[in-house]
Amino acid sequence: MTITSSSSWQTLQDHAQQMQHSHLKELLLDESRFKTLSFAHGPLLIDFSKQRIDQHTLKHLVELAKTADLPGWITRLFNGDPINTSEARPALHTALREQAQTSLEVGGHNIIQDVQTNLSRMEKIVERIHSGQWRGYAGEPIDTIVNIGVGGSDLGPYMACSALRGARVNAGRHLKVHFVSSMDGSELADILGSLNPATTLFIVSSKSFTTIDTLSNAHTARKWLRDASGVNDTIINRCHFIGISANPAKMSSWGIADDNQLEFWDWIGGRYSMWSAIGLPIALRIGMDGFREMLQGAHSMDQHFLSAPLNENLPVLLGLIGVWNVNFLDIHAHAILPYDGRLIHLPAYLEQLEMESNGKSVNRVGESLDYRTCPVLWGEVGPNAQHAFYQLLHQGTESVMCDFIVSARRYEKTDNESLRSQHTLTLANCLAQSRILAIGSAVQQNDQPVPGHKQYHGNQPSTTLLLDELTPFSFGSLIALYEHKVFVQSVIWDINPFDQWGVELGKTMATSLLKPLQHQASDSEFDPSTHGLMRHIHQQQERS
Ligand SMILES: O=P(O)(O)OC[C@H]1O[C@](O)(CO)[C@@H](O)[C@@H]1O
Repeated sequence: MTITSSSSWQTLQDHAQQMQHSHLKELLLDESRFKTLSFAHGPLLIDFSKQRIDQHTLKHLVELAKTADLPGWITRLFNGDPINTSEARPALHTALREQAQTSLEVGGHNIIQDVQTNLSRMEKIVERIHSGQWRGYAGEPIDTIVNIGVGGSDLGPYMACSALRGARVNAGRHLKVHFVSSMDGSELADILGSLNPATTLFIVSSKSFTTIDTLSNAHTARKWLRDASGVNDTIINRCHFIGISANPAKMSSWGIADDNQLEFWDWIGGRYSMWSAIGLPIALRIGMDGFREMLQGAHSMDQHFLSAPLNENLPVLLGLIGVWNVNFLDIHAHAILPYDGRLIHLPAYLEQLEMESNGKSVNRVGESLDYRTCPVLWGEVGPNAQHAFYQLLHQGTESVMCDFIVSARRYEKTDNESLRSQHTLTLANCLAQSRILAIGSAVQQNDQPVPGHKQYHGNQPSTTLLLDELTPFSFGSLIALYEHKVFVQSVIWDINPFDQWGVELGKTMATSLLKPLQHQASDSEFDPSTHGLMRHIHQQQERS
């Protein structure tokens, strides 16, 4: 039986028929709405009262979750069952933030021990770099880190380093941390000229250690170091390259010294890996204590997800309300709107987390689905987006669900009143925008009809995620919340969120185009568009 033929799906469809006619401006007349539709855990409060739901919606959604056996799937996730069926392995990012004294057997082996051993190795590396003991080829301490990675080996640490840049806890010497991801070498080309080769350490992060984007950047970096230093590869590899991967053999054959290798495991998905050694740049930026606080925040959300009743469970509710919007209210666009410049990279991170996990149209056994899955997700720092795409949110033709993310407290510890008032201004904008999106504007003013171009139709649903304060702990909780939300949705949609076969064909196709682009093979087998574009490229290159 598919989920759409279940009675709980049918009930929700009937219920949606009624809810389609109610406008948020009417729903929000109910004074008790915030009380009944907002939920908290630790430093995070989530307000669902601006969603187009009522108590019945939640009740029916929880029934749907039970129909899909969500509690059973949550248990299987945490137990390490091989729920990533297309790759026959578990998805155990939760083990990365588990308490040290617990144990979890996978294949007869306690993986919590491995996780702790690796954390200790990571800590030693962090200490050596922070204390200035890690020295470059000329004997000078390292002062600059360049993380080379892409996708899950880039987006998480990149986002976290920005989000937590003010949260240094026993973080030793201040290090400059750069991120390089783009295959075309753009970032490297920008920074190499300003880097000191003697004091720069490259971290090559790649779960597979076969990703061409990362390897080509790493190759360019090593060549630059070789040319600039004049020293041999053994010294360069030992003093200037750390590798992080689930494929130690590939790290070794690339030249990463054994002592400079940090490992993680195939049971950690790339986009779920910032809690592993992939998070090394985070620890270097904010200190190992801060990194551990981030893990604790995520662990706290894990425990909540594991034990809270479904109807009070934050990731469950966030996921189910997303399903409600997509499948019952027909909303297929989702904007992520942090009202905090430190969270500038959160939208890009969530784009991968959500769309690479749930952007699928077959179920766990490969059959086509007859319902919609992951919406198109994008975002931007909210106040900046107000001056860009909010026009569409307020007056366009698309229904869009929005997540507003903001902290109640900021700049408390500074005596800079001006910055504090900027925070108040930001909060005012955040609350104003979600209010207008929900309620819209009056159609009459002073007994006169408001012209169409000045009207706001409202009824755009949003969720506000309010952190007490942005700290490593609350940030860890927030990201784990989204991870579990994605899992909840995958369970309802009956898809495997832990593989990403849809990215593979592009890699092989690009490889097959390399030779024709270099005039080393014929391009006749390609379609007329590819053929025509290639010809034009050749003509332009011949002119230069
Ligand atoms: O860490 P790796 O193996 O270099 O992969 C980078 C990214 O590439 C992908 O495999 C997609 O191509 C992502 O899932 C992953 O996060």
